Amino acid sequence: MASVRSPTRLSLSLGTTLSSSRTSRAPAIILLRSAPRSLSLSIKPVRSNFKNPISASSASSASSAAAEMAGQCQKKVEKFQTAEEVAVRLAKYTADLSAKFVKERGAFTVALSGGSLIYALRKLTEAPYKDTVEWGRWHVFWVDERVVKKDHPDSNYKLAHDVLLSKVPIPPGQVYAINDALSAEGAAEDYETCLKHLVQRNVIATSKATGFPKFDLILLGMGPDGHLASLFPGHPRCNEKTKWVTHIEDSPKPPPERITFTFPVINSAAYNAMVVAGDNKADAVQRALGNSQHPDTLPVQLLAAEDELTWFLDQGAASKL
Ligand SMILES: O=C1O[C@H](COP(=O)(O)O)[C@@H](O)[C@H](O)[C@H]1O
Repeated sequence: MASVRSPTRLSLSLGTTLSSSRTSRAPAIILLRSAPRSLSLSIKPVRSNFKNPISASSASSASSAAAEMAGQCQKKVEKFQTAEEVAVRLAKYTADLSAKFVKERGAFTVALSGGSLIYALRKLTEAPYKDTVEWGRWHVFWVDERVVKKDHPDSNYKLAHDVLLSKVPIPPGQVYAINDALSAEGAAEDYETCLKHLVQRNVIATSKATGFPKFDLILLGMGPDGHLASLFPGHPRCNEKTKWVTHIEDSPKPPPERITFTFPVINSAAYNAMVVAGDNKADAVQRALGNSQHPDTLPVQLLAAEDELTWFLDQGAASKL
């Protein structure tokens, strides 16, 4: 446990990837022990050259482009002792970005995952955020969704509704759930059409770098297998380079039918937050951020962002870094 009470967050600017420098990582871990409330590592800036294939004639495979983006992306790693501390930090991080984008563009477009990420957002429903966040400017999307009815226990919409959305005053017309009357393929097409209309109206921004929609913030979780959204290890949908939203019917994690944003859309977000808790995810975190030499690329290793990618880890998730 922490012997230092100060809540000070320690920032280290490595100027390189975590995996490229054992000597840079070592003091970070020592400092973590002596100033353990949280640790922030900042990893080198970036510019993406991944273009929407619609506008780029020489696009290579999406996964190699995504891997290149991930390698160049500015990443921060914030490490906390407990999942509770992660939740406190995540609420402030999200509220600060909401204020920034509402000021800059009059709206805040945020895409949610399902699973543990939603519980990590619970502090947003408490003071001061419940009353200070401009909820009326929020536009809420799902980075992935299970193709089930909205009141089904597996529904990502239901989870977000129960934990967050029912407790804050976001206008119902700005909460974009999937059409649960459609097949997986139909729901993915319908959701992409919905996004295109909102891009036309400039509710959702467009990435100048890629031509894909640029969400202000995408909030992500990761499975122990290194999947994010509904992009699973070895699945061909990880290579999608044209569609904004795609579907799967063979998810290795139930339920099998899902829709998901594709990597070009996820990696075009201004800010991506990857929120991970628990030592059952430490191996995948190590593969993504550590010095792993494993030959197979996990989906989470392809994650990038246009402006900034931040990993929020509890002690268990960070235990192999
Ligand atoms: O199936 C899913 O799993 C991932 C990870 O969930 P977690 O509970 O292990 O954090 C989630 O991010 C995704 O949205 C969801 O559909």
